[in-house]
Amino acid sequence: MTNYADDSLALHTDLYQINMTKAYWDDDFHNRKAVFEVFFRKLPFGNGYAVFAGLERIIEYVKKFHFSESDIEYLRELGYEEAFLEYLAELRFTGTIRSMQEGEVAFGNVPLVRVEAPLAQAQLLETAILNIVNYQTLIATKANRIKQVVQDEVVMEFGTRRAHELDAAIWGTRAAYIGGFDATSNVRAGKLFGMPVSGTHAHAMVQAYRDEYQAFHKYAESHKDCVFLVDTYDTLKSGVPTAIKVAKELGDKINFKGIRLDSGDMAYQSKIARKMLDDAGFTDTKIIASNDLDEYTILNLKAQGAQIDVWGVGTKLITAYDQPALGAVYKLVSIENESGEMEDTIKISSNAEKVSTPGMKRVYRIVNTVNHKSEGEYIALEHEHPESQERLKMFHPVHTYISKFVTNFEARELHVEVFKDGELVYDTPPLSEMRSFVNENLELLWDEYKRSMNPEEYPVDLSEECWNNKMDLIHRVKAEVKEKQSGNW
Ligand SMILES: Nc1ncnc2c1ncn2[C@@H]1O[C@H](COP(=O)(O)OP(=O)(O)OP(=O)(O)O)[C@@H](O)[C@H]1O
Ligand SMILES: O=P(O)(O)OC[C@H]1O[C@H](OP(=O)(O)OP(=O)(O)O)[C@H](O)[C@@H]1O
Ligand SMILES: O=C(O)c1cccnc1
Repeated sequence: MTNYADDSLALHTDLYQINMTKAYWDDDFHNRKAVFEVFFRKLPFGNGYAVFAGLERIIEYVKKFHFSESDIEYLRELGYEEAFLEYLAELRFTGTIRSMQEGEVAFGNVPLVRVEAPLAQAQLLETAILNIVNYQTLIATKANRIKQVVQDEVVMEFGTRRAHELDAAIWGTRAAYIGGFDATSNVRAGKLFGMPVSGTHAHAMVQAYRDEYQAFHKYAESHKDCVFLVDTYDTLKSGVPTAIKVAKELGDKINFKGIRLDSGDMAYQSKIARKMLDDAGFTDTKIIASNDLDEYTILNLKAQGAQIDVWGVGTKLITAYDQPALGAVYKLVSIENESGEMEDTIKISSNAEKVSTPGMKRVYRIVNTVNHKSEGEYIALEHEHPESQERLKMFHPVHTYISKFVTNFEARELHVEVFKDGELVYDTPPLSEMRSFVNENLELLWDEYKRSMNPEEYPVDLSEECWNNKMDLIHRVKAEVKEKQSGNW
């Protein structure tokens, strides 16, 4: 690998974005105002909601967005012409970005982020924004599923060694913390994000001393707070009795916090180990479990009455093991025409759910002011004011006969302004606030939407004007295609 002192993330994009930008630039089309929206269609893991994460990294990326000298040099090697390279070298983000805040609950077909910028800029940002949102939202959602099962017990993130490389470990563990995890084993994440760090010790230490007694003793001599990993040789015959022996010998010199189980039948072992610890007088000690855990094994272990107080989860969280991609997309919804007016755009598909929703939109959560529960999300065109309506019609955008009228409601806008004409206007809140924000948002949802298995589908509705706009555009595009087919074009 070649190291560049001025490496930037501007080239962290697909070649086709640069090629499209070149074509726009050649045609003097690159500065037309364009609006793109980021959304996913289907919720991951069969969950009833997702937890949005990734904004902090998007902000860093957009703030620093520029092609460095070595980026330009590389593009020169690829054969792009000088005048275009000069244009790229000067390029900075000058647009406006509205986004959900991290920790917001999100649903299919709801815009998560909206980018409004000169076409070339908005196009060049696509790949990195999707890269960030797709991963971080997926991990925050998986983490929240696990936390829903763990509830008030502690769950630690142990996945760095199994993550898809260094960046995924760092940003994944941050996303897990937003989703509800309590601590990380990744020390750099602790330093960078102020997250609590925590950990025990590995089998290597027992193997290195060859014997558990020696290893636990040495560990305890240098760490007052200690948790002993008890499964290297034989959990119940050797590991737990040795941990108890060392703890008794060292007495007040240490804080014997507990033991960690990492293999075998953890329901059975935890029950016996709990009794052994209690009988020895260590009733405050905790039993920590790790080994390929996820929400399903944790739920199952709890159902078996496992005496586990703290859960360590790595691989299955950080790799989003059961669903490796969220599938979020970035779609053009509106573009400036030759006369300087905005014209809405659509992507048609034979699958009704895949037809994009045109127009610059705003996203609201309609909260019933009587029971304080959400009636659903309401997507309206930019100029609409649902909050000023007495009676709001909400209907399913695909099965339009499913509709309801809401009267006592508050329309909470879900996006905040992050960049305004290129200036950052948003202060990223502390991670602790993002974690509480998830819970505040979940409070608004009926339990039927929150269960981890076969949840009810949460309503994501379009305003009548937004829906009519979509239908008009579908008819217009279809008529144009037909006209072209019949040779009148
Ligand atoms: N009582 C239990 N009920 C359901 N699942 C359990 C129970 N105890 C452990 N598990 C899970 O079963 C799986 C056991 O995996 P596996 O058989 O590979 O582990 P092991 O052989 O005990 O340990 P090692 O990691 O050393 O191979 C793990 O995912 C673990 O979390
Ligand atoms: O199973 P996960 O959910 O990914 O949790 C992390 C795993 O990483 C460690 O094992 P590893 O075999 O890497 O090392 P060890 O010898 O320290 O157990 C730890 O003991 C856990 O089993
Ligand atoms: O601290 C631990 O126990 C730990 C850390 C990383 C991976 N597995 C376990």
